[in-house]
Amino acid sequence: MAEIKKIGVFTSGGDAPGMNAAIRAVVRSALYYNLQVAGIRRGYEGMISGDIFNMDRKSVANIIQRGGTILKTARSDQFRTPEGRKIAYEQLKANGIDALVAIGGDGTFTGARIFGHEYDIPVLGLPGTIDNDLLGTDFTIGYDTAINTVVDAVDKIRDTAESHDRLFIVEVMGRDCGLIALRTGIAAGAEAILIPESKTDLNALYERLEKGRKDKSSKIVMVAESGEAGDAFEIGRQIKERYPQYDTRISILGHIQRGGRPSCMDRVLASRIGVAAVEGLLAGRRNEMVGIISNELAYTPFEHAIKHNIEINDNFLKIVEILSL
Ligand SMILES: Nc1ncnc2c1ncn2[C@@H]1O[C@H](COP(=O)(O)OP(=O)(O)O)[C@@H](O)[C@H]1O
Ligand SMILES: O=P(O)(O)OC[C@H]1O[C@](O)(COP(=O)(O)O)[C@@H](O)[C@@H]1O
Ligand SMILES: [Mg+2]
Repeated sequence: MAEIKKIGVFTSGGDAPGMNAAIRAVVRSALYYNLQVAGIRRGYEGMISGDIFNMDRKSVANIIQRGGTILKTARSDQFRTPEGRKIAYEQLKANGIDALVAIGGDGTFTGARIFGHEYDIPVLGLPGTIDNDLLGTDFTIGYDTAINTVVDAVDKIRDTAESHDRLFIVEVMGRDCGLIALRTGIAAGAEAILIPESKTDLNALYERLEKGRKDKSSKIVMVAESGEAGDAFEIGRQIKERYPQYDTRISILGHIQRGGRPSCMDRVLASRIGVAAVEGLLAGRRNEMVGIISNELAYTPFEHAIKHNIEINDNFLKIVEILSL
């Protein structure tokens, strides 16, 4: 195995609060171990176009508290092709990069895995996505900040819902994954939560609404995007049709969930696994995602990390039922 002299770092896919803390951790720990480090802008797009620059300790000063990503991010169709990946590899070689740290989600690691098999370049991944849809880590970078943003927003919605005696359908993000909806629904005291992992039974939702205390002045139904019963507008339409007496409103929280200052938990997670990524590369690891499971560092092969059967704790849904009396 060739000695690593220069690490390339990039962010890819949807941005997530805490990505900057992760970039900082990778850059500073690479320098600590006397390695050179280069930033690659806009993920795989920048790898292909050669948008690559050398970073020093000052390049990452004053960013740990900032949302978004100073390296910018993108979704690259060209990287999905063998031709695009060949150009990417040539650009890395031209810039003297002999190892990579990829900060992103399941898509980014799917690409990294293919790339790592096609070319002799070690790649480690840091889970950066608000969705928390990766195996091999209890939490992804950005999830904690995002769920706190959601809870803050739903608390505000609750104020106006209470004042007007309204029912709100609140839609949160999480492509094919209900983990944002599940936790925030509990934290915000939702009457019901609809997530893609459990069969959406609108009849059960109606029963819950009917059985619920009649003198409740506000009701919140949390809906994860991409559920089988349709989006919040479709569910809202059906509820309005069935319960014309409810004053129903729909709120799609959208991209505010991706922004803002990262929480302390996200900064610490990003810092810990950022250092572990550099140390892992130096120890000869490759094609793995670095995460934390039960407070211990864990390296998980990409193919396992990106598996889409994230287990939902059924007990969480039961808790919502019990507590929504
Ligand atoms: N099958 C694949 N082959 C090669 N590259 C891929 C593949 N799937 C995803 N990628 C790359 O990873 C990028 C980010 O993936 P995406 O799913 O958008 O975000 P995330 O990494 O946050 O899940 C894609 O734009 C693409 O460039
Ligand atoms: O930014 P876009 O293109 O609107 O994408 C929205 C999607 O990105 C996310 O915010 C984050 O997903 P990824 O981290 O996988 O990119 C999803 O929750 C959402 O479905
Ligand atoms: Mg993803």
